[in-house]
Formats: sequence, C-alpha cells, structure tokens
Amino acid sequence: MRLYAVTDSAWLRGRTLAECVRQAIAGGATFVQLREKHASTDELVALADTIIPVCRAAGVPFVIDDDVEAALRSGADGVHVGQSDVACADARRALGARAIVGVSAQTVEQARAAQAAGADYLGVGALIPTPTKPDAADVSREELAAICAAVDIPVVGIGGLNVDTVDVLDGTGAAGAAVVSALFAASDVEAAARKLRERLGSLDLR
Ligand SMILES: Cc1ncc(COP(=O)(O)OP(=O)(O)O)c(N)n1
Ligand SMILES: Cc1nc(C(=O)O)sc1CCOP(=O)(O)O
Ligand SMILES: [Mg+2]
Repeated sequence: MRLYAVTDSAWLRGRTLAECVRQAIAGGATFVQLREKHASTDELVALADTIIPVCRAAGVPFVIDDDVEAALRSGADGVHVGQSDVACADARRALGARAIVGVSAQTVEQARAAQAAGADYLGVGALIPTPTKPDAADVSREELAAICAAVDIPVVGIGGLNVDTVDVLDGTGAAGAAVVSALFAASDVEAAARKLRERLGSLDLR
C-alpha cells in the first residue's frame, strides 16, 4: 500500500482515466481507488470496466469509493467506505470474505471498531487540509501514529500529500500515502508517481 492512487476525473484535460491510471501504475502506484463523487453507479461501472484490465495486468488491487453495488457489478476487488457510508460489516457481507474493504478513520476508537468489523486497511486523514476534500476532518501526525499503534491492519495517510509533504508519514507506523491531486493533476502522471515512490522509499514506513 506504499503509493495508493485515488482517481479524480476533474484533472483529465482530454486524457482518459484508464490512461492516467496506467501512467500512475507505471510510475509506481501500488493500489488504485476509483473515486468519482459525481458519478452514478452505472457511470462508475463503465469507468471500472476501463480501469480493471489496467490494474489486473499489473497485479494492482482496485477498489471503488463508497458504492458497494458498483463494486459488485464491476467485479472490483473491493470498496472503500467512510464513517458516513455503508458500514464496513455490511460491505463485507455484500462483497464476500475475499473482497478488500477499506475504511476511513479519524480516531483511535473508529480505527479499532473498523478493524473489529473486518476492515482490511484504514485511510487516515486529512493530514494536511486539501481542496480535494474541503470537508475532511483534521488529523495530526500524532493522531495518525496513535491510530497506527492501535491496530494491526495497514494504515495509509491521506490529505494534502505530495512530494514535499509526504515526510509527515515518516516513523508514524503508516504503510503508505494515498494521493489524488499530486498524481492526477500532474501533466506527467507517471513522472509524478515515480517521484513520490522515490520519496516514500526514503521514509521509515511499515
Ligand atoms: C484511502 C482513503 N482514505 C480515506 C478516504 C475518504 O473516505 P470518506 O471519508 O468516505 O470520504 P470520500 O472519499 O467518500 O469523500 C478515501 N476515499 N480513501
Ligand atoms: C479522498 C480524501 N479523503 C480524505 C480524508 O481525509 O479522509 S482527504 C481526501 C482527498 C485527498 O486529496 P489530495 O491528495 O488531492 O489532497
Ligand atoms: Mg466515502
């Protein structure tokens, strides 16, 4: 989960999402989430149909944000749910034991509850305020470290992470960085991913 790429079609500028994802993986992304907040379930399934072959060819896990039905219909590897989305246990029931279910957590209590409910990993943020998700809660580096210490499942940090800020993860116990704009807003997604992977490689991560 070193470099977790979260999509945002707002940055396509004539490119396809599948091509941007291909570039992200070529540069070193290890995990992909389809996150398109304005897309319907049908639209998510159609997008997933274009991205899943790219991820499968590279052996990179692919999950969909929020929408369990889209994950089921598309054959995605799983889903990522937040505290206001479908409950982790319900997503697990719908998708099955082998599916990946990721959960957002902002506190140690939420993190422990998600692990107990069967989450495979946690996304914790926002570590740095970000225009990509202006309504995200603030989570400090110390709170991230406390969450990492409280659970056994991998934790990725999220929110405002780029090549200049990703050092915030160093020594916290996090497994990696989840990134939207630092990848998908770049004109060269592959080069952006490569730089991030290099920087992440120099950090003390789980
Ligand atoms: C890896 C990762 N971590 C956190 C989130 C945020 O999920 P959520 O709180 O449900 O907010 P939305 O993304 O649905 O706006 C995430 N998507 N991925
Ligand atoms: C999708 C998401 N979730 C967050 C959280 O804190 O849970 S922050 C966020 C957006 C991250 O975008 P960027 O990498 O462009 O800052
Ligand atoms: Mg959500």
